[in-house]
Amino acid sequence: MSLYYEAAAILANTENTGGSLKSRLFTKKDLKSTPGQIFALIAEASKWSIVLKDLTPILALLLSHDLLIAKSGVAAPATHVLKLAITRHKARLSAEFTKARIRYGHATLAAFKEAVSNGELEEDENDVKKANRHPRWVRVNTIKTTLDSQLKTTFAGFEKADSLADVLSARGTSKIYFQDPNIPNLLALPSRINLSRSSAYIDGQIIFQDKASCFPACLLDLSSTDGNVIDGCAAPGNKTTHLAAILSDQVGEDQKVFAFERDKVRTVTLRKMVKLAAADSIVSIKGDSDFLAAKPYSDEFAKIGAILLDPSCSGSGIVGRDDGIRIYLPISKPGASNVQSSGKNKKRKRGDETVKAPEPETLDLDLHDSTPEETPVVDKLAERLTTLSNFQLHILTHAMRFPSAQKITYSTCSIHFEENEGVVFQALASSIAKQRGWKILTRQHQVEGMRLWNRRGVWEDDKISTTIDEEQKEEVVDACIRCHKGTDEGTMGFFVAAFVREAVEEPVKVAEGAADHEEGGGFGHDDENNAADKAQTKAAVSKNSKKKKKQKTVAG
Ligand SMILES: C[S@@+](CC[C@H](N)C(=O)[O-])C[C@H]1O[C@@H](n2cnc3c(N)ncnc32)[C@H](O)[C@@H]1O
Repeated sequence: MSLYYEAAAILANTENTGGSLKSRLFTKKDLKSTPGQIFALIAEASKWSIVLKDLTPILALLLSHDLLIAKSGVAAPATHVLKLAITRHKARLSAEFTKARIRYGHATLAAFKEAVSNGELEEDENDVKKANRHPRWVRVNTIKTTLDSQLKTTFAGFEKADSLADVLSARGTSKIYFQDPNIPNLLALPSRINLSRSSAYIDGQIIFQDKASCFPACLLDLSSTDGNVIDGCAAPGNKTTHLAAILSDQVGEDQKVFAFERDKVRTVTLRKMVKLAAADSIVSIKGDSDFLAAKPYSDEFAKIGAILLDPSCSGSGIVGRDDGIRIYLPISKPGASNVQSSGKNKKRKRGDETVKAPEPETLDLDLHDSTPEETPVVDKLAERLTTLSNFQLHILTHAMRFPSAQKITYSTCSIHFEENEGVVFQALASSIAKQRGWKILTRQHQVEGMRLWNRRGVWEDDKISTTIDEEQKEEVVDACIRCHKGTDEGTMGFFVAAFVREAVEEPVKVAEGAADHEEGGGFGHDDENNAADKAQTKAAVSKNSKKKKKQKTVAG
């Protein structure tokens, strides 16, 4: 019977434990019930909470769900105090439940159940518009399947829409899809389509990934001659598995992705995601490892031709998800007649105080740790942006030091210039960029899907101190790609830019101290790292010159 207490405690989360509902549940040590049982109860009861909140307080919400709706009733011995307490009210609760069903306009319990499972009770006209601003984006994982095969199986019975607008304006549960024109193997579906129980999702054949989040791997435009790839900030692994899928489609040399993740807990998620996507033969996980500590000249990275960097950011572009769990909380105002305020007639009538209808209070829980973004910044924004952009610039210039790298994408899910174009301009002005010949990948050279995307970068005066050539400014801003949230493009807020350079046969020695000091702001712990790397640069240069001398001797 601990089930209901434990579920209620997880929901209340009085210790304010961070992380998703699943991670809180599955990492909790002292549970008597299985995490699976608790999760099933919360997930199922949450669907009915919009109805049940009007009848009962929260613990009873869970109990009354099982009493009224679950096939096997309340999971407790007949004599248990909670079971007795709830069963005592069965007749009244059942009568109120029937009234609620009629008020919602459903003639039978079966129809009521179907409406709840389709999420129809939560949709008034405004909700439909709001929710559908952000479609459910589904990337077909081509390591395991093909788009054609998914259209014939998982999406059999779905109608092909002519435009994204059709998907955005459809009812949340309509069976339609739109095939994205910018990103291969990406589909947009109405926001409330529930695929989380589909075998394709459970088996990793389809992956939920926002369209914008697919831009970096796509912009990298990998070919079979690009060698190995680094994902410097990988967890939970959406972009890592996307890179792996792109490589798996290439014919030619075996190419690998090295996926760095410095956070231990997020590394666990990364491993799971890579395994589920069947990307483990392509991805080598550098878990619990700081990319900034990776040695550019180590033999392991000798064939790194491309680097994807999606570092921690302010997360200001994130949009609220529709796939979490939403619990409608019981209304606890003394004397409020909750039962009367439920249903579709939520509008308050002027002057009629008896029909008080406060907006439903809800508890929104993230279901997965697969959110690729950080916690949005709420206060001290300017300070936080300075710290973040220092870190972002540092990690980007570190990537520029890999001797055989010729492509880098840099992305954030931030809307702030400081973390986006600001970092790009400073990186281009850095000595490492100049010494290694890194340039922005101009729009005209971008892969078609990205070139055709019309939201480009922005410029904000007085935000960075680097002197910028006016002509270069325009070109760089146009090379930067942005996505805005809340538009009819259905994306979250996002930013990506790519850097390229011509092939270099021999690594060029980095001037002593130059790159390290100008980008380093506040990252003292990396001095050691930089010094070691400089030593490696020297060694590599001298090894190469010895090799050259030897070649000359042989030739001579
Ligand atoms: C924005 S998230 C990456 C999301 C991921 N690219 C995806 O699409 O699923 C940033 C991740 O980088 C990790 N990270 C930040 N700095 C890092 C570093 N120096 N080395 C390795 N990982 C880092 C963070 O722990 C976080 O998991």
